[in-house]
Amino acid sequence: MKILITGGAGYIGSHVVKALGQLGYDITVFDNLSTGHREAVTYGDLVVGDLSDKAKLDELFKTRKFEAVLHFAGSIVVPDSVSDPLGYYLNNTVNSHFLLSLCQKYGVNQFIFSSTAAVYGMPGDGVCREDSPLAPINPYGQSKLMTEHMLKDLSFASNFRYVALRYFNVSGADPEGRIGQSFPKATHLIKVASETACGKREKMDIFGTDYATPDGTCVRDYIHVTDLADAHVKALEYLAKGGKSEVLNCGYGHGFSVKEVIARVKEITGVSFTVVEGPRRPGDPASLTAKADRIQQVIGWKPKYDDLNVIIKSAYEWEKKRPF
Ligand SMILES: NC(=O)c1ccc[n+]([C@@H]2O[C@H](COP(=O)([O-])OP(=O)(O)OC[C@H]3O[C@@H](n4cnc5c(N)ncnc54)[C@H](O)[C@@H]3O)[C@@H](O)[C@H]2O)c1
Ligand SMILES: O=c1ccn([C@@H]2O[C@H](COP(=O)(O)OP(=O)(O)O[C@H]3O[C@H](CO)[C@@H](O)[C@H](O)[C@H]3O)[C@@H](O)[C@H]2O)c(=O)[nH]1
Repeated sequence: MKILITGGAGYIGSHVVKALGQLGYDITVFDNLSTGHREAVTYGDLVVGDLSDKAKLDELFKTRKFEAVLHFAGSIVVPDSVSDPLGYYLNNTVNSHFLLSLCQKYGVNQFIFSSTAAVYGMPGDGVCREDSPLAPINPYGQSKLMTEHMLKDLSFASNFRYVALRYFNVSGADPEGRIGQSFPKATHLIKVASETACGKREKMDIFGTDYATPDGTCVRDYIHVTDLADAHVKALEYLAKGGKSEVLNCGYGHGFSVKEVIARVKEITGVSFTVVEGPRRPGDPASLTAKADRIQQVIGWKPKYDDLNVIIKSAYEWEKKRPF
């Protein structure tokens, strides 16, 4: 099967490229390398280009005759979206619109989209079901939700089918150690804590200790990137078999607070680094955990790494030897 993977040189995309490459898919990665890395693309062809380059992308669709698209490319940092909302709408919404118009033009009817738990905003009890109200509290979540709307409307108007996967907090690294998270100026909690444990940072901050959560710090549902990659394999197989359009949460269904995660990183690494309790970060909801059973029922996904220790160990091992 010939597939296009946008953002395949990035953290999550590269893990999916590896999983699909091992299964023999014919992969083209399209990535501008703004946060991705050439070395992270372990299978297929890498075409370096920007999603806004309409001529280049059109030519790629014309010549390569894709049967499915997996769309990871985008801007991902919640606080940056608060300071640069238009940049986020441009990269996440406008560029997705153009990609979808090419799918329509060239009859590519199977699409997998990287959506996010941020579309839920601030759910009352912190638990997000796929049919919970959608009320993002930051431009990042809003920009992704707008793409979900386009997908739904396009599927109503044609034979286009999609799976939108709403990822919770993706973390960890390939257990074989070939790839991992290499985001420049990382903001993700487990990544930042791993960097601090490795001595790459002098200290780290806790953003907010006055949330309405058991210990006052934010709670998130951390999912291992290799499990998430497998969810994409299953979603692609599901669409190939004729499955109807779906929106599915990707999480384990239980959360950890910022303080719990940091304590676990210290315990696992044996490094007692400095942690500074500071003010809240803009755009952060108090608590986000997935209602996580639907994805297992619909596409038959079974998580293998639902263990915070395993997630942290793999992130730390990657950080220690990180080649790129
Ligand atoms: N990391 C998470 O916890 C998380 C959670 C929910 C959703 N997501 C979504 O998953 C997707 C992948 O995230 P990630 O963590 O791998 O981030 P990442 O930054 O590592 O990957 C994004 C990739 O897209 C590329 N890219 C960005 N804009 C582009 C453009 N205009 N044209 C071509 N390439 C472009 C980057 O170079 C990078 O390789 C994103 O859409 C993100 O919103 C991530
Ligand atoms: O140095 C740090 C980094 C993070 N945090 C806190 O840790 C929690 C998790 O933050 P982070 O790892 O940055 O993830 P989120 O902001 O929850 O966002 C991630 O998870 C979302 C889904 O839940 C995705 O949509 C986003 O793309 C992805 O960046 C938040 O409360 C942060 O305030 C700290 O206290 N200190």
